Amino acid sequence: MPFTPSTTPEAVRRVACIGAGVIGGGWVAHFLARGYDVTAWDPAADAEDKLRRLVSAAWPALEQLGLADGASPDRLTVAPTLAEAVADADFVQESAPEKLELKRALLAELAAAARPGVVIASSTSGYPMTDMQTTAADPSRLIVGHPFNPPYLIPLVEVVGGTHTDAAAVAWASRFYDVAGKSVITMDRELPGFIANRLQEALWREALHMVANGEATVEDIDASITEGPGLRWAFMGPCLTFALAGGEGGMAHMLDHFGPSLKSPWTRLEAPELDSALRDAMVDGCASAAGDRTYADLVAERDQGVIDVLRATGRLPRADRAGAPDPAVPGQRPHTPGSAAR
Ligand SMILES: NC(=O)C1=CN([C@@H]2O[C@H](COP(=O)(O)OP(=O)(O)OC[C@H]3O[C@@H](n4cnc5c(N)ncnc54)[C@H](O)[C@@H]3O)[C@@H](O)[C@H]2O)C=CC1
Ligand SMILES: C[N+](C)(C)CC(=O)CC(=O)[O-]
Repeated sequence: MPFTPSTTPEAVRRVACIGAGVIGGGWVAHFLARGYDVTAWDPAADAEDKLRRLVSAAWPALEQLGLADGASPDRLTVAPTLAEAVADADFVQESAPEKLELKRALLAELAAAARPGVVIASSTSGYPMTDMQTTAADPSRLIVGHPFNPPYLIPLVEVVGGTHTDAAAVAWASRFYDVAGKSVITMDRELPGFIANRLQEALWREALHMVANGEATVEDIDASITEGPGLRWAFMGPCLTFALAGGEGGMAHMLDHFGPSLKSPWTRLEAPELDSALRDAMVDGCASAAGDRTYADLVAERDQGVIDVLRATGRLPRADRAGAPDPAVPGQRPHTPGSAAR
C-alpha cells in the first residue's frame, strides 16, 4: 500500500509516545520542549507518575537549551488507552520493551489505530523494521527512529525503513525529526544495530571481555574513554580523528603504518559469555563507580555535562544567550509546531 501522508512534517501538532519509560519519557520531554502537544500511553500502573517526574527532572536542562514558543509540561496528556493516545496524533513514537514479539504485536495494533497517513516510528535499538512489521495490516508507514539516551539532549536519530516501508514514509520521518530539532542520519538499508550501536557494541564487547578476564575495572574502562578518546569524539568522529593520527600523511599513512598491526585486534575476539559472574562484576563495578550518587544525581550530572559539551563545541547558543535560538544551529531552529499549512 503506498504511503500518502496525512499532513506535512512542518504542520505536525500532536505527537503520541507509546511506552513511557527511560526512552519514551525522554521523547516526551523532547517533543514538549519543542512546543508539541504530546499524548502518552503506557500500561504500567505507575507510568504516569514516573513520566511526570522524568519530565520535571529534564525541564531545567531543556530550559537551558531554549524552549520553543509555548512549550510547557502542561501540554502532556496521559491517555487511558492506546487507541485514545493515537486518535489525534500526527506522528507516533513507539518506545516499548525490546522484545521482538511484543514489538510486532504493538506495531500492528498501532498501525490499525492511528489515522491513515500517520508515520509510526519505533525506538528499537537493534531490530530491523523488516522483522517487526510482519503482522501489520499497513506496514508502509512503519519506520525505525533510533534515539540516544536521553533523547531530549542527544541530537542523533537514525532513520531507516523495512522491506515493506514506503520510501516516502522514511523521507517524511527524516524531515519531521529535522523540523523537531534532531540531527538525522537516514539509512538506505537495514543493518543490525544501525550505525552508532554497531560501533558502540564493538566497544562494549571489549569492555565486557576486560572485566570478565579481570584485565581492567569498570572505573578504568570509563576513565579510558572520558579522559581519552571520548574528548575527541564529541566533535570529531573516529575516522577523521585517526586520519590525524597519520600526521600530514593523513589516513593513507595511518593505514599503511598501523594497518598490519591492527589486523589482529580486529579479528581476535568473539562475544564474551554474559554469565552471572560477569553480570555481577559489571553491576558491582558500576555501583562502586557511582559511589553515593543516586540515579537522580547521575541524570543531573549527565544532563549538565552534555549541555556543557554541546555549548563548548558550538552546538548551542552561548550561556548568556540561552533561550534565543540560533537558526544556524541544528535543534535551535525557531519552528513553531503546526505553523506551516497542512
Ligand atoms: N535505554 C536506552 O538507552 C535506549 C533504549 N532504546 C529503545 O527504546 C525502547 C524502550 O526502552 P527503554 O525506554 O530503555 O525501556 P524501559 O523499560 O525504561 O521502558 C519501557 C516502557 O514500556 C512499557 N511497556 C511495557 N509493555 C508495553 C506495551 N505492550 N506497550 C507499550 N508500552 C509498554 C513499560 O511499562 C515501560 O514503561 C526499546 O526498544 C529500546 O531498545 C533506544 C535507545 C536507547
Ligand atoms: C543500551 N542501548 C543499546 C539501548 C543504547 C542505545 O540504543 C543508544 C544509546 O543511547 O546509546
